[in-house]
Amino acid sequence: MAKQSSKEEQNINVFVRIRPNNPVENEAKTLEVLSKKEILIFDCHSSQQEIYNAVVSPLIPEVISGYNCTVFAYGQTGTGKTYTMEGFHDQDNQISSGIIPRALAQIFKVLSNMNTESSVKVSYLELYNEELFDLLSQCNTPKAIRIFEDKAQKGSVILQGLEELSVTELGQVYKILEQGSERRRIASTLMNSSSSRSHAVFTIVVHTREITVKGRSW
Ligand SMILES: Nc1ncnc2c1ncn2[C@@H]1O[C@H](COP(=O)(O)OP(=O)(O)OP(=O)(O)O)[C@@H](O)[C@H]1O
Repeated sequence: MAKQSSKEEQNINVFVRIRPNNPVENEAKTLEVLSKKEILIFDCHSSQQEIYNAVVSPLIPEVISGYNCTVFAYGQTGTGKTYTMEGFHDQDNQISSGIIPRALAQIFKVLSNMNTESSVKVSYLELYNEELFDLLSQCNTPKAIRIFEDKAQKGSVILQGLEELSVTELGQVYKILEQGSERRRIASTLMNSSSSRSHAVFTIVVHTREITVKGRSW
């Protein structure tokens, strides 16, 4: 993984994660890093924890303070987006958690140490062929949802009918991710698509209400 700049005041940071070669790629050199002078490399030996600490952990206090943060994984099929964002179950079903469950774990921890009332809600949608599908809908097939520009908030959109689930502990998060992946699999079979043509958006919304001597304020 490479970071173009380590300056914390940058609003946009770009990282590259290099996954281990698979058996086919072992035949060929897929990537050569010529210099470590200007970029910090997170290579195929970098752990999920290292990546989380460098990329996402610093954003959590910002989220709790009310700022919007986005972590965007981009790359061709098979490059490790799902591994990095969600995690990986090995043959013994041991989980190597990715960014999403780690972020929620940190959010739960920070909130539990604050003198606030709080709620954490998540939604999970898929964008495929310019159509949006709710991956957390209880319907048997993924539910298409509508998107509108939010006239009240410039640059924002309203997603009509998108399911938002409250989460309070990590077990729920793993179940939600599993359900979402299962629905993506069903949808890609129904639409005869390949996963590389779809995009998934996992959203975490944190509300806090401060308890002061004067009362509560959101
Ligand atoms: N850092 C890593 N260490 C070990 N294995 C990895 C790593 N990153 C990815 N892999 C493995 O590489 C394969 C492809 O990864 P993954 O499914 O995350 O790719 P993807 O970018 O999400 O693909 P797609 O766009 O097709 O959904 C998987 O078998 C995954 O377990």
